[in-house]
Amino acid sequence: MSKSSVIDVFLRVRPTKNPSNLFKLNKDEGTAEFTIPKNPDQGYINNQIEKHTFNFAGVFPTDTTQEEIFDKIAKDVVDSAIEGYNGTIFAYGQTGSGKTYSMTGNPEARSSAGIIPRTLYHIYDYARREQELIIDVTISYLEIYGGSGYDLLVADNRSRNLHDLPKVQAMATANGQTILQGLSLKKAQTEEDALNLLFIGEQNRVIAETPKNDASTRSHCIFIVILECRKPTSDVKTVSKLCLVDLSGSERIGKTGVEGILQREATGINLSLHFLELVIDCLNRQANGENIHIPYRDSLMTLVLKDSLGGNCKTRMIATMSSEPDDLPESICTCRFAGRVANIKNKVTRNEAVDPFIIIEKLKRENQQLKAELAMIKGQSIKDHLESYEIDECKKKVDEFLNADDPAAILVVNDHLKMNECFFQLKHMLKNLNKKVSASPVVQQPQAITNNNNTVEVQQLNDEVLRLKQLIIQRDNEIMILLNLIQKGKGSNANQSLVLQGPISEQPEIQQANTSSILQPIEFPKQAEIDRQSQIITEKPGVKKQNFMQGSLDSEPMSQTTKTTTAQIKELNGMCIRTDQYFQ
Ligand SMILES: Nc1ncnc2c1ncn2[C@@H]1O[C@H](COP(=O)(O)OP(=O)(O)OP(=O)(O)O)[C@@H](O)[C@H]1O
Repeated sequence: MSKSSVIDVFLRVRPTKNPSNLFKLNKDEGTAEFTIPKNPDQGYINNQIEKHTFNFAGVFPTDTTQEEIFDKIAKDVVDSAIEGYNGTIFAYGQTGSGKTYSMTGNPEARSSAGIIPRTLYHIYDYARREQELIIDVTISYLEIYGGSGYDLLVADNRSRNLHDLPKVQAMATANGQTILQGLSLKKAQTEEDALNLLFIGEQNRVIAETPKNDASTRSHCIFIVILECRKPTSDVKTVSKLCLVDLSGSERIGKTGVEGILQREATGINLSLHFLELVIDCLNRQANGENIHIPYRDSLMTLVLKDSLGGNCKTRMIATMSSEPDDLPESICTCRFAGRVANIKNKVTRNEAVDPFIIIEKLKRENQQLKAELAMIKGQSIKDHLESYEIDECKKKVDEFLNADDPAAILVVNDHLKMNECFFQLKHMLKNLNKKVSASPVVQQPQAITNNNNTVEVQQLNDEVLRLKQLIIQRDNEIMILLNLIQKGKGSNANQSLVLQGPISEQPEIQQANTSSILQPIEFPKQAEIDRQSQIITEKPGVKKQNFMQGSLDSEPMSQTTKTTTAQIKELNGMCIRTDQYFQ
């Protein structure tokens, strides 16, 4: 059964040297307040708003520890993932506001480790405590840069820049699933394995230096943890997907001061963010009763986050901000975006499935037992030879039988190979005693062994043999059906891929990607138009200046349309080159 869940949004303020006194946090009420003085240049009667208050599920001041952030924001999402619910935590905010610090931090020093390493500690800690639960962990790490996907889990230190990394392509299968072809899925048996994968991914993250920040400011990174959990005795497993997302900086190009190719790339990145905002905008309108198409397929990032936004997922957002006076305009934008995200409703369902592999194993074991049982009844052996210790056992039994004082003593063995061996031993002994052997050591039929001429019992025995034979055929058929079903979900010869959606989307399975004749690449509306627009931006830096504070803060300058990409790009253009005049 699915239940409705809103996206909880939290605000974290990073420490700064010179915090503005125009900004205030109220931890008890979960609010952030910006006080904005009127601009006397625009006259005393104007429509500027002086106080802007934003509500959050929780606000975290500058002295908040990484542990508190994990405990309050992430822990229960991770616990839910162990129970089978998808989860997403994403960080959004201006460059340098603390997104990477919150999501990754420093995994080598426990106290400053962020949400991703703490999630891994928590999962393995849970597995150590709950011996009654088998947890299989699979990890992927995807980087989205300029609208394209890259696999961060290649342990090849020859990768010198982003384009050395394997590309990840979104593909549509014939039955409507979307898969990420080329994205590694790595099993992590231990906490150390998982942290190593994180380490490899971190090393591979793009280091494209910008004047504003020398880290991977301009890419989006999604750390994906797939959890498969089951009790040792159960056929049923839960499968959930945890997406831990570090978005690129949300600020405008004018402020980052990048030029040329970096500016072109930054446009592409903001385009991804723009599509994310569009999706959020549309989801808001849907929540208000509008029947509207949600443009998830317009970018790789929104496609990957489809479940997280409006889908089957428990989602949390951390809005990060700085209270430096210069950063307040961006911080207000961040809070406003957070407000829109908080309106989105997801439907959360437990992803429970019967594991065909476990059932096949169980059926095979059961068949082995049935075959052994049948062989016993028919006086057959499921083996074709005896081990040397079994021959020794037979010799011992024959000795004990011959030397027994009790005249009623019998020779008891439970399969025909052993029976043959005993006869062979007896014959050997008789020969040694130079006595004539009159009877040949033939295989005894059950009736002979049991020495039972009772026809009713023979009939019962035959019925039992028939029943066991039928059971074995039935189990074999079941195994074949399951194997066929599994086979249908597989292609013949391709890489592993992550299934994102489609009929079994909510249970992310590790699948073999299919051949190109069945898979169709998903094209996003982008590159040519990004190029054209970035050209406009580069050539005419002042083409569409806009003071983002004009009009009411509460009136959204966001796009209200999803009709054409060109229209979206025009809006993006406006978004990228807004001026930063407010607090001057
Ligand atoms: N809450 C915090 N406490 C201590 N240091 C912080 C905090 N938040 C951020 N920092 C520091 O500020 C710097 C910038 O932070 P970070 O790299 O996390 O920003 P970002 O938002 O991820 O930027 P980008 O968009 O470039 O990825 C880092 O040196 C980080 O250690």
